[in-house]
Amino acid sequence: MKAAYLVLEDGTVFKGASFGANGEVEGEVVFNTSMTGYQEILTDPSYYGQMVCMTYPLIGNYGVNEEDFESNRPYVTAFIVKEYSKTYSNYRATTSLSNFLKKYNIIGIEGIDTRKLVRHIRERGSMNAIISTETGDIDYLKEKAKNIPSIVGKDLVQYVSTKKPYEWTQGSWILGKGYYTPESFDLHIVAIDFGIKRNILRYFVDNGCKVTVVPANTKFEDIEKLNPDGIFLSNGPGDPEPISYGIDIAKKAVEKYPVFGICLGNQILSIALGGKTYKLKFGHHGGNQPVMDLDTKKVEITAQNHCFAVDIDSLSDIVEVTHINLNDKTVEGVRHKTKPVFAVQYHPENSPGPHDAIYLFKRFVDLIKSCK
Ligand SMILES: NC(=O)CC[C@H](N)C(=O)O
Repeated sequence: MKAAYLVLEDGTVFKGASFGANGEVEGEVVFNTSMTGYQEILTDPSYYGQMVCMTYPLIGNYGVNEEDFESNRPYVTAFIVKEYSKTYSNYRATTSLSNFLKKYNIIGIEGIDTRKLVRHIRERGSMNAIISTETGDIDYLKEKAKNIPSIVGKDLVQYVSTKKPYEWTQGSWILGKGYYTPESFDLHIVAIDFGIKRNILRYFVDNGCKVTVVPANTKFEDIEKLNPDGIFLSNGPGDPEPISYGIDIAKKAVEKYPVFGICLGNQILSIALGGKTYKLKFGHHGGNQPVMDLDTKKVEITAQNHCFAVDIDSLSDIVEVTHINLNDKTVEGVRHKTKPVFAVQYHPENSPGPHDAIYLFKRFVDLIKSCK
């Protein structure tokens, strides 16, 4: 295996070995605390432009299968682990993680002291880094790492959103049966694709909705022509504030349709309703984030993946906070006080993570039906 170097923008150096593609890449390092679900994490388009470090120490032991894709390919810039499992075993696995990363030209490095890396980021905040399997010239890598531009203010949605509209009718995968497909659909959702995860689409289908997924820069008139019963604002990568075309859709959508948003969709909706967002120190990425529903005071353990958050003080009188993160008191959900419009910062579709919050898909369906 080839030697690989990870150099942070502050000059910290980690040495490991390559187990994926070789090359040199730049990106922001974030860490994910999920113990399983690396395939879903790798293929989540919200990670576009980021290098993901897994805190769980052994990765790759169940290989990669054909069913757990959250999109058509991996989107992370690079994958960082403590130990890569050279053998894999699972009845669904069709290939190894190493071959999967090589196929899509994604750099994977192992042998990194991930505890040290994660503590460093927790203390100093997420930072940019360079990974190279091509050179051991540390001074050159340090110089390059210092000059990587920040993701703040960049439109990353344009690189992951679908180019053409498409229909989605596949429900959840069920052991022994495969994917569920209902015989008919009650409702039609138009999903604005900022980088949508497939499990969101599957849960809409499970709840009787046919989904039309449209590019993030679709004109609102063209969305109306599709005659939706409700509009969904998806998750996606990067900073929400530069996504002016998405914010514009959200502003118009709330005037006319029931609206539901997840993660970047929550941020875009909050901005459309007059709020602001900011970048968190190191974000929330994992499957164990405690969130309180402020109506019921019930706590959900949630899957999360975000670096930005809605500024609670920026929210106008027409919006109320519905959910709060119990670790750091950040906004986890909002709703419009008078319209059928709500969103959450966390991922009720899990994938990977706990299923505590899947009821939100039914809540949206019930809300649409109650408006008819
Ligand atoms: N999963 C997401 O939708 C991420 C939202 C946004 N890109 C953030 O980092 O906060």
